[in-house]
Amino acid sequence: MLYSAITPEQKRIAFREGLASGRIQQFPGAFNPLSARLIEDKGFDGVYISGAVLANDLGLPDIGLTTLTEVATRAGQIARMTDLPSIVDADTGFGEPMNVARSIQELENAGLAGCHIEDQFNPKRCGHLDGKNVVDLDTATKRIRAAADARRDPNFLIMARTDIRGTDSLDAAKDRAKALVDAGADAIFPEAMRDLTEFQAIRDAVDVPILANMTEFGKSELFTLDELASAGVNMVIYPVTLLRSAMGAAERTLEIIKADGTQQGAVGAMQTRARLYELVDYEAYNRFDTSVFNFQVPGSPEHTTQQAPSAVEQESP
Ligand SMILES: C[C@](O)(C(=O)O)[C@H](CC(=O)O)C(=O)O
Ligand SMILES: [Mg+2]
Repeated sequence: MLYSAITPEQKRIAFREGLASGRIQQFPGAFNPLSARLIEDKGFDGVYISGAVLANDLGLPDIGLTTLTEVATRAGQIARMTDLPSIVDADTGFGEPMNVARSIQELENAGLAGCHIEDQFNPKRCGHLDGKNVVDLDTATKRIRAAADARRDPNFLIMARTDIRGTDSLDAAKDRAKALVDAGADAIFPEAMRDLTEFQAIRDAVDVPILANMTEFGKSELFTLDELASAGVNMVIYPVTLLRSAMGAAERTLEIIKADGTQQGAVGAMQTRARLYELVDYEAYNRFDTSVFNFQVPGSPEHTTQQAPSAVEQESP
């Protein structure tokens, strides 16, 4: 009820343990706090909070327009609704190395288990689009050093993302990954790998966990969990998948209403009221209310007991 019963510190430990477990970790992207509950309910290992989803949800393109405050606030709202560890896309860290340091502390305060910081120039691009540019090695490593030095919880995971494969060779990506680890990165996110052998090459180049980004309509094929695990990948994100699914469903429903003059034809595909209430733990709030209403102050004769209405009674529109 209300929020997660697990502290951010515990979630960070759980995340570290998951990565060390030898079992590939699956982190679907939540597009809001409620969908984080769904991800937990379906048995995933953690929640990814995508910069693209955050921006697109505000109607903005994913080109570095969102601010640290917006990202930390939304990520915190999502992270606190789940017992799972949540990691957030911190883009280029929201500025110079000093700003990156502040970003890390804000994301720690917001209850995240970790974040990734990329080596793109500002304004950044989606990692799977052309026209990206990366900063030089010195700038990239300074961002990561600043991030690693700034955290107060040593278990807050700093992941370095490199977009260099979009502009340079696989060897360049391996060299950069190694340098980012030397600068303090706890994990590597090699963006826009072309195939499984490229993931394997990064795996062999570094001795920290690596992440695979299975975003649709991008440069990487949509590999299965087993394929990624066999290439040595430790964690996989499906960053925009739920937003795309929800928006696809919303479009279809709108078309049905427009065509039929009623949403009746779409109801079968909808999440039911009962399932929605289950996800927001409606019954637990009811029980809580009932116990408050029934509380007796010893020796107060005028105290009356009252029952809170049950969720089921409130089912009818
Ligand atoms: C992972 C990513 O950084 C994101 O913001 O979710 C994006 C996803 C996307 O645009 O499909 C990315 O750059 O890959
Ligand atoms: Mg992003």
